[in-house]
Amino acid sequence: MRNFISYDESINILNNINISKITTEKLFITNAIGKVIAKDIIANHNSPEFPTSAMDGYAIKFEDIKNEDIKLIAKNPAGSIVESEVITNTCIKTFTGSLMPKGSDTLIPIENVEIVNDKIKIIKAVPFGFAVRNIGENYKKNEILIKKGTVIGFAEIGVLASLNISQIEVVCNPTIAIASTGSEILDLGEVQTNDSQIRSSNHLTLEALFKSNGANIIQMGIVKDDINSITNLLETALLKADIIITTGGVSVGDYDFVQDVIKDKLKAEVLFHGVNIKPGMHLLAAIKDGKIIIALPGFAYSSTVCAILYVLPLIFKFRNSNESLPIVKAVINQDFPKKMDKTIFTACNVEYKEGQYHINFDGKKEGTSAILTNMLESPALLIQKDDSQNIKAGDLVDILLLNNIK
Ligand SMILES: Nc1nc2c(c(=O)[nH]1)N[C@H]1C(S)=C(S)[C@@H](COP(=O)(O)OP(=O)(O)OC[C@H]3O[C@@H](n4cnc5c(N)ncnc54)[C@H](O)[C@@H]3O)O[C@H]1N2
Ligand code: MOO
Repeated sequence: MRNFISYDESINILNNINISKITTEKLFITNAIGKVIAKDIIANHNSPEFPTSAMDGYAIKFEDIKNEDIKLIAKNPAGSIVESEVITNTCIKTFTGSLMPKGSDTLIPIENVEIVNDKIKIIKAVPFGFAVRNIGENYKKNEILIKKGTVIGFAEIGVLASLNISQIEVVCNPTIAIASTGSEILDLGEVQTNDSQIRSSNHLTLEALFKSNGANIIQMGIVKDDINSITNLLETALLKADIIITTGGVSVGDYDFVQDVIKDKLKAEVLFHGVNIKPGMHLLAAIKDGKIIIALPGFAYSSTVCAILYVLPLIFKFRNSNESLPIVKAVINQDFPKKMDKTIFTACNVEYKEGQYHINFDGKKEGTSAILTNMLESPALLIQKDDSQNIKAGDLVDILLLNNIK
């Protein structure tokens, strides 16, 4: 008899796996987009390093703000250093990005003055320090600007460029081998020869999911329900990948051989087989030669939900990143009774309005765990923990945002 453990227990077991092999590589910054930075980035200077003008205008001493005619003594274009100094009753024409001239503390925008001969008349006053970017306004020397574990995106690239950093050390992404098992499933383009055959979606759904969440993929395609073929496939995958994901063949049928191969042929250490969740109760996790094998159920919705719940956190772990599943609170629009003593993940629609997520089940189909179309459009998963109560319309519930996952 299979020992079904709780969802929390299963997640704890995976969280506690020790990943010894975290390797890094150096990449040019724009080649590092989507990768995880391996070391903190610390500012080696103040930005700006000197008080800098934030507008086009006239640098003055604030004490002159009420003076009727302030003499214009020089021009100060961006990219050059003006030698002259602002003294009482004088100003220097200064442009956006120019350093503030010596002696000045305030910038009067061009729009706020009238020019009479070589003098300016302030027609609209500004407060002290107006339009001056102070030293360190953007960042200060020794400030940690990008923490290790951050996924590199456009803002990080900009900050790295401003620090004159062209290469960074990033964590090497894990490699995942994917295979779908089943004698009834066909790959894309494969000719159907009898009515019981269906098209395999799992191997490609999972490739998309893992690839867009930062894994390298070895697509092993489809394998029939045959012990030798599954054994060969898993042995090959173990040589090449950090994580091996299969779908199908883990429940109680006569042809569910994946579990037998993992346990009896590979003699892998089984971490758990069977979790009190819906969908995905037959999920199997094992370790062999330091590689993690997760055997997911065959149903398309089950395998996709379980891949999100179990494999994405593993990818985050291998990437040593600060990523996590996007679980947020939402208001539910209907009563939702608890149907079983399991942790249940139900597809719903989510929208964000008036500062709050709201979920409903409009158009969602009820039936088996085969219904992947429930994950189209603006989907989320309602999470009902095994020890939770019946939900009432208007309650605040936990949901997992699927569109944030890519
Ligand atoms: N007597 C019992 N029968 C079943 C139980 C049970 O506890 N007792 N559990 C059910 C549950 S829950 C699930 S989930 C499935 C899991 O079974 P397997 O993991 O062994 O998966 P298969 O039997 O191979 O396939 C299930 C279903 O999914 C379709 N499938 C398979 N591969 C793909 C693919 N690559 N792409 C799309 N669809 C796929 C397959 O045709 C089957 O319809 O077992 C229940 N049965
Ligand atoms: O494991 Mo099944 O996915 O509960 O339908």
